[in-house]
Amino acid sequence: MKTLLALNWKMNKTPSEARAWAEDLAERLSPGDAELAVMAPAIALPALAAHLPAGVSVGAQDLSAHESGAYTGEISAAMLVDVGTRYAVVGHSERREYHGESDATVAAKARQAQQNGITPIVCVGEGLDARERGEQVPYTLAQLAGSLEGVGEDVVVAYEPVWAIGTGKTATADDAEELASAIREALRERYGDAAEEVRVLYGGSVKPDNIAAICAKPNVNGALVGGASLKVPDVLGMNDALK
Ligand SMILES: O=C(CO)COP(=O)(O)O
Repeated sequence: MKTLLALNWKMNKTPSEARAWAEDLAERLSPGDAELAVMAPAIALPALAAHLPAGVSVGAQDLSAHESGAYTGEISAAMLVDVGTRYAVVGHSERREYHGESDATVAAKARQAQQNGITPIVCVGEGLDARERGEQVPYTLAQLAGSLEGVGEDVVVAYEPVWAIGTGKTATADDAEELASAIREALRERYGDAAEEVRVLYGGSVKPDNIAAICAKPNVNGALVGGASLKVPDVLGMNDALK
């Protein structure tokens, strides 16, 4: 199974900036062992699909839970597929917190993605409260169970402890593995042997200098990266660190 380096730009870069970034990456990337995917604002996806180097996937940061119709402002899975989208992040902690997304909504979005041939990257992870109480495993597994309701095995799970996102506080590689192995066990109960093929990512302050140690853990199959995804040199550094 190929390590996945998923780059979550969040609400950054205009379509023109996305195009320039993709062209810069195309000039400088020497393919490594990891699969790269860029999760960009939806409006930048056509520019990325046209200008990213071959083999780098295009991903969305969200999608509608609905198929089509009277849902003003929403973007459907079919629209994303039409512009070449391969992955979609669902249930990022920022959407759960600022847009009130429940586990049920996240699961509905993941099902919608799968029905249209997009692989959902389902995000889970505890906040500081649960971590300080030592309840990170049960908290995260409960969130995972709700977020995978009716979701098939063509899925990626991203463990992103909220306290490590954008804070510079990275979970240790052992913290990441603790949750990744608990998630793997839950996936085995849900999908049987197919769980071994589901990629489990870690996210939260991942950078060129810590990615290799985290991704070397047996149940960690890649990273979901925010801040360090915005600059091409950092992405090249992470790609090289995974060779
Ligand atoms: O939320 C994240 C990726 O989805 C992590 O963000 P940072 O890498 O900026 O901590």
